Amino acid sequence: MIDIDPGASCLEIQGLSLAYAGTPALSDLTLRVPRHRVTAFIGPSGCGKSTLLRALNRLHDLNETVSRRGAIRLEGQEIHAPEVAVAELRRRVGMVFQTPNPFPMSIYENVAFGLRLQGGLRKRQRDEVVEWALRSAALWDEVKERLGASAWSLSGGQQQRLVIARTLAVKPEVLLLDEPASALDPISTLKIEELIRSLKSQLTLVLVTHNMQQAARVSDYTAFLHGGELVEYAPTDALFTNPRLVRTENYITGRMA
Ligand SMILES: Nc1ncnc2c1ncn2[C@@H]1O[C@H](COP(=O)(O)OP(=O)(O)OP(=O)(O)O)[C@@H](O)[C@H]1O
Repeated sequence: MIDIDPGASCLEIQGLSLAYAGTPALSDLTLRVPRHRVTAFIGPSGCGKSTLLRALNRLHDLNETVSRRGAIRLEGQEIHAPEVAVAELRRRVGMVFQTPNPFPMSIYENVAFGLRLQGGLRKRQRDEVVEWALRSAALWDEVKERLGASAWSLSGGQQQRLVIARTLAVKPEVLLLDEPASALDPISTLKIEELIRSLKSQLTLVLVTHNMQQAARVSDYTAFLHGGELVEYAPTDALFTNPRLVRTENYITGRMA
């Protein structure tokens, strides 16, 4: 198991256990997520990947059946501390889901949405951030002539990049991606993968994926989960070419569903 230098880690998960209505989904997980890198969570269906990802921006808060133990620290601060406002946490830790979910409004307004909520920007400044976010999401050239068109007029892959632009516009430090390309065609998937790689100069990315090739292509570190446990966590090259544990090897070679 690798030990990421605490000074280089953005998120630190320590002894995290989580249960739904008393049924354990995560058991005593400890890992550090390095800053400005892509970390992938892989593992068979039901192993707890999404549960872990969602815990990182407190998406379980509204589920009263969820019980949790352990710590999650963002840049050293416990995210459940009373002084942490959940809306601000979610601005700092953005999330993109499997199915693109643009709001029923124009392309421009989707990206400006969070900025308007925050307030304080003049139109020209807002226009600049919208352009910057769309460029960062590799979508600007495709939409710059039709910013007023409905977001729903975009293809599925474009919609997913729009959702990423919307998330980037409020300048998060971490971007959580839950199977962001699984509903997309191969070309759109490739674009999302290129985008993920390009974004790590700006922020820290955490990716849940079923697709091991995708994890191998885009991530720097990979965590293999099984049955709610963290089995192995290593630099991606090492995990895929030289797994230390038989359970990891069985999974990556397809001998474990
Ligand atoms: N809202 C929920 N209520 C009750 N149990 C849940 C809930 N969400 C997930 N679980 C259970 O927790 C366990 C982990 O699920 P989770 O969705 O985190 O796994 P996963 O690895 O992301 O799976 P998949 O790859 O199929 O999405 C599973 O047994 C699942 O049935």
